Amino acid sequence: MIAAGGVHLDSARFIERMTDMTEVFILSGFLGSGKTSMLTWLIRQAKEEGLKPGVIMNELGELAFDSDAVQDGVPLKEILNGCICCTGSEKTESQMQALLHENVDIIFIETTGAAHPVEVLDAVHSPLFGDKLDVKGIVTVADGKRYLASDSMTPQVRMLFIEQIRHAGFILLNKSDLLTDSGKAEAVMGIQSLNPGARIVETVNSRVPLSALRSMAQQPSGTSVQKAGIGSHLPIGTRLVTFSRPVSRDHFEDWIRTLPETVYRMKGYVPLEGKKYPSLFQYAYGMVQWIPEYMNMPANLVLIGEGLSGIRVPGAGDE
Ligand SMILES: Nc1nc2c(ncn2[C@@H]2O[C@H](COP(=O)(O)OP(=O)(O)OP(=O)(O)O)[C@@H](O)[C@H]2O)c(=O)[nH]1
Repeated sequence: MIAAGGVHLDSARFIERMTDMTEVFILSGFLGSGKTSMLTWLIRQAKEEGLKPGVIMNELGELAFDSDAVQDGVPLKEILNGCICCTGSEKTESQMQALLHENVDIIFIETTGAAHPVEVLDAVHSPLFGDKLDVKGIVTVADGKRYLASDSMTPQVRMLFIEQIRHAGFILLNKSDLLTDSGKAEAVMGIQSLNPGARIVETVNSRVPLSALRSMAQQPSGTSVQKAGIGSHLPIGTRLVTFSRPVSRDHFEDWIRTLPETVYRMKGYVPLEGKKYPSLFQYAYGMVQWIPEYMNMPANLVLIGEGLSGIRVPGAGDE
């Protein structure tokens, strides 16, 4: 059996590992669409189910205005003064690590309405503790009325709005109380055509059952729609790979040149032949960066893109 990390595991160890992992949901959506309402509602449900939730909240300003939405006793980390995707993944990594130390069972990340979902996925996937996180994917809240009026948006804003829908694994058509029946039907059809793989639910005040988000992600392999839950419904997926042996840098770079354009991003620590410790490796849009490490970091690589399951990574034991 091949686990999410690309490692061969027998089924008992696989199940044990999955239950050890902390689930992560990225809450996306436009400004004012209902993300905070969803967060409040999801936290409440998580607590009722006996789960310990943790929250990372990202605000563009100096203060997290929405942090009042998070009840007492819920660990909250804030990334202020910038978008989660621009402030650098180090900050996100340290906040995630702090939450893991607090033994949370489920993490909700509320992104700013201005965040691009791929960049957020990138920031969240850390080669340092990727094996502890079960990143389910992006849940996007779309304001139905706004969707129907999206033709009047500026091209840039409209593009971001569409990207947030396109990359989601689960979509809430929110504020459905403000839509007529024909408006709802038009919005559902339009959203479905932008993202045929995602599940769409109509909501008022973003009241989506947490179980719907979680069970989608736990559906067994079967049809292509079910394959790996939310994550695999995404046009974009992620994969964590662990190296089992050092690789030659030339061989690794040759392999990169063979990759399809649908591999957008890779980052991690690659054990190179002749180097004492795995080197920090970054790849984005065809550009490669290597930085020597002077500490022994975990030899893991995170891939972000489409159709990743068929990709064989040199040195990772899956060639
Ligand atoms: N009529 C109606 N109003 C809603 C619904 N969901 C949320 N709202 C209202 O819309 C406003 C924005 O909701 P929030 O949950 O704060 O949205 P947000 O996406 O977190 O907003 P930002 O933090 O500004 O990005 C609030 O006044 C909500 O009460 C809904 O389903 N119907």
